[in-house]
Amino acid sequence: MRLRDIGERALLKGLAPLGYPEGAPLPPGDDAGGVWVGEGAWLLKTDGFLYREVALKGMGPFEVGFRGVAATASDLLAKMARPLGFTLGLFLPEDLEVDFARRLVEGAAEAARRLGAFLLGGDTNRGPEVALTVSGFGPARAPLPRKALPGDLLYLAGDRWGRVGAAIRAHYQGRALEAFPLIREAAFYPLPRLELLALEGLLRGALDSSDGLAETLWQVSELGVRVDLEALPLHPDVLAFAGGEEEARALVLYGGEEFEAVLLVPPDRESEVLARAEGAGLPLFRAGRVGEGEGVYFRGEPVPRQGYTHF
Ligand SMILES: Nc1ncnc2c1ncn2[C@@H]1O[C@H](COP(=O)(O)OP(=O)(O)O)[C@@H](O)[C@H]1O
Ligand SMILES: Cc1ncc(C[n+]2csc(CCOP(=O)(O)OP(=O)(O)O)c2C)c(N)n1
Ligand SMILES: [Mg+2]
Repeated sequence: MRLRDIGERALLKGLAPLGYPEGAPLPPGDDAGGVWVGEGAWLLKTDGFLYREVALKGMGPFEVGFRGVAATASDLLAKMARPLGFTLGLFLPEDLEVDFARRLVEGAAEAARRLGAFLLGGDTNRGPEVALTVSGFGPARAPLPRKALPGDLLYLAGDRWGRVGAAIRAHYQGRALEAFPLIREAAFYPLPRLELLALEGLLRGALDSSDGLAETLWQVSELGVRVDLEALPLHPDVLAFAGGEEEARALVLYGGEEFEAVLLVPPDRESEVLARAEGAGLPLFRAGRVGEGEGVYFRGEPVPRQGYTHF
């Protein structure tokens, strides 16, 4: 049996519980792992990738380093942990320009700085191509699991929905992004949102979205609910890029790398969540609700499960 025969999700289901502590702040398979220390938890997350598989046209080592810290920080923030420090594992071929390696780390340092955090060293190895692994840690007073109960409202945090999907599409179609600065910014500098921490204690659950919204919503459904999407955020620039509502919706559902959070809000907490988000400057979009059953639907139509997968 090969990895491609079982696929990434089945593989991780088997791997994640190995060695994982019982009674941990979050279950194995959640966006970050952790241990209880004193009154709260310390959460830790690691995320690795090949340069060539994430560098969109126009991105350089600075942007890819930035993206590495962003991807890791996004998982921590979705769990209500404040990222404090990151380490950087690098694989570099020996003929690489020194300046390229330096720009990778400068980009990572800039993302950490913008999160109020630091780079705390790392590790460098020779490798056949450029690859990065970014680890990050931070404290969480109330670690937020992946959880949903029938009746909960579904909210999307942030404003990168559809924009990163558009940038990925532009990359593969050879389209320039000069006319779409917000799309370029969302894909090149996807800074996760410290403002999520303003919602501490109010949410039922949350998930980081990195493999596409549809895939993330299917993972919500696997928590034991049916997901009913009533609306999707269609930014004017994404609509203009896509050329129509249906195409724009596909970019929102099947983009990936948003590094934004999907939130489950108990209905009796909705007004407080909205007030706190507004106070913090966190964009929130009400996308629908969850109910009894299973599956993911947009206005009654099933949403196919397709997203980014490694195997
Ligand atoms: N090699 C591994 N060993 C144990 N757990 C893993 C491994 N790879 C991934 N996981 C776990 O599987 C889950 C999904 O992983 P992944 O898709 O990389 O997460 P994310 O999309 O948040 O980066 C996470 O809980 C992660 O910690
Ligand atoms: C050249 C290129 N092709 C495709 C993509 C899209 N893409 C690359 S990785 C990825 C998903 C997230 O990957 P990873 O960081 O491995 O996330 P994980 O699933 O571990 O969160 C997506 C949508 C891209 N950014 N650049
Ligand atoms: Mg995640």
